[in-house]
Amino acid sequence: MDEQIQSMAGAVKFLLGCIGENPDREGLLSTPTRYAKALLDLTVGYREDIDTIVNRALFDEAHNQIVLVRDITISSLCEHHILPFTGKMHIGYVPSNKVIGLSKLPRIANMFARRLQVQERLTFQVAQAVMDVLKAQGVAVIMEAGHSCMGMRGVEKCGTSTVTECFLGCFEADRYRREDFFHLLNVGKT
Ligand SMILES: Nc1nc2c(ncn2[C@@H]2O[C@H](COP(=O)(O)OP(=O)(O)OP(=O)(O)O)[C@@H](O)[C@H]2O)c(=O)[nH]1
Ligand SMILES: [Zn+2]
Repeated sequence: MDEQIQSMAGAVKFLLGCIGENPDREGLLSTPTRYAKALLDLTVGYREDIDTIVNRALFDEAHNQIVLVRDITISSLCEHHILPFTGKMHIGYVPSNKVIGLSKLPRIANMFARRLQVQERLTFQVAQAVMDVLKAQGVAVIMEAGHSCMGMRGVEKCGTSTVTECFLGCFEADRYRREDFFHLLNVGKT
């Protein structure tokens, strides 16, 4: 077995003992290894890079209005409790002579989501990365998520959602652009 997974599994086995479980009972025998692999999957974003993800899928286009990919499902882990927060992200941008392959926007979002995060930073990092890659006129990102650390434990408020936004470039400077963005978010939804 991979040395890294083996040492991570050892730590998980220890934690199982801490909660009063018997890590040697049949049902839990493979759990430490499984959890180690799952945690590596959930944090794969540390080992990815934006150039590989974008794969040069940038195309010359004169389009100079908003492009919006809505309802991108996001799962991440909060860095405070290492518990999931899940929801949706909407990524819009105004091109500057280049558009990006549509699938690359959710891929960029995943790269940052697959790290230990706070929702505010995730929202900002995605917006900034899209801006950097595209040199766009502006980027707008909105995220809505439920945090299981607020639902399953602690304050125990299931069903709350947290909304974060990040506006860069023309979206930050121009409220009409922001209004267009909010309008597009609702197109076809009512
Ligand atoms: N701003 C922000 N806070 C978050 C996020 N995810 C979790 N938190 C908060 O991080 C805080 C950590 O607070 P602490 O008081 O150190 O930890 P705690 O005792 O477990 O807090 P409770 O969750 O209130 O029980 C909590 O208020 C969480 O709700 C996030 O994405 N953004
Ligand atoms: Zn948390």
